[in-house]
Amino acid sequence: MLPVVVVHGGAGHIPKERAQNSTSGVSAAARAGYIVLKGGGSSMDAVVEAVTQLENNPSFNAGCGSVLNVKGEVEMDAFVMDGKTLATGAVSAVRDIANPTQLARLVMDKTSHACLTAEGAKQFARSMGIPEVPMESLITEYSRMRWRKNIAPDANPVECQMGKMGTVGAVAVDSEGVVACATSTGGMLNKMEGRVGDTPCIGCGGYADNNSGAVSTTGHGEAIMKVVLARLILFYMEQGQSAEAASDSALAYMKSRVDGLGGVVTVDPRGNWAARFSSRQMAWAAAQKDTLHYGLYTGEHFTQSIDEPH
Ligand SMILES: NC(=O)C[C@H](N)C(=O)O
Repeated sequence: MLPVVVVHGGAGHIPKERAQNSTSGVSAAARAGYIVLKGGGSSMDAVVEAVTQLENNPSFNAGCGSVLNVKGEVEMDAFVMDGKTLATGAVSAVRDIANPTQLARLVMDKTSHACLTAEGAKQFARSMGIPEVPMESLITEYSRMRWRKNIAPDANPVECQMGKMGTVGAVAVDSEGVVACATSTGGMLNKMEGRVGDTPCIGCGGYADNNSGAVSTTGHGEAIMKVVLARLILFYMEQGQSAEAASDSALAYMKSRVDGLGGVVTVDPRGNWAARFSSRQMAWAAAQKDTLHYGLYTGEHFTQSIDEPH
């Protein structure tokens, strides 16, 4: 059963013309994470590698391709957690770097804090020698178009949000049975400047604990924060539910309690895993026992050999 890595490319409604890119993006990221694990890397190495690939892929709402805030600017959040020690690192409202997840990992490894934000995070990135990138290099034609459409007076913000909730994330268990998670996002389309979502908040955008498992979440951040979605799933698992049942129970609770939609990837320390969502779609992929699993719509589950080109 070990090692295993499961990734998601965000819950929401993925337009037909973008579906293929989303599926191939998550598949490539799962494969990349799996190669790290097979090479003896830790689950933390694997989730950071998988999420870095997704941040660099303009099809997703993270890193390059992030949605824009109301001022037309990029502000990104990211989070990592190690299930062995409960070590955690996060950044929020960061702007001029390509890979916020790597910065979150440095917060975990090199500081005594759990989260750095905005200007302080930028200073820290500088001190770690992380190159600054121009904000324009993170903005795609597509995200600019959606920003423009959504500030129009006749915009339907809810529909527009659901059109692209492509936060990215990964969970993994390495050969030692250590679990980890990573999550990265540009947040919600046309959010207020300074809005911090669920992603960098411990227990909301993710959680990892060797005693129960690891989760990375996506969806409506304010709803996710109200139910502390990732920790709620692990609580259900502690009570005896499987990764799949616990994920479904927590998503159903979020829907009924605060009318929130979302999606999750979940693992337990033995390597049982789930990719579940209450939104219309969520691109996901998993790699285990040299097999790649992937899907996009509810109930979809394709498999192929890990070596076969997607
Ligand atoms: N696309 C997403 O998953 C959005 C993210 N959860 C946020 O609210 O910032």
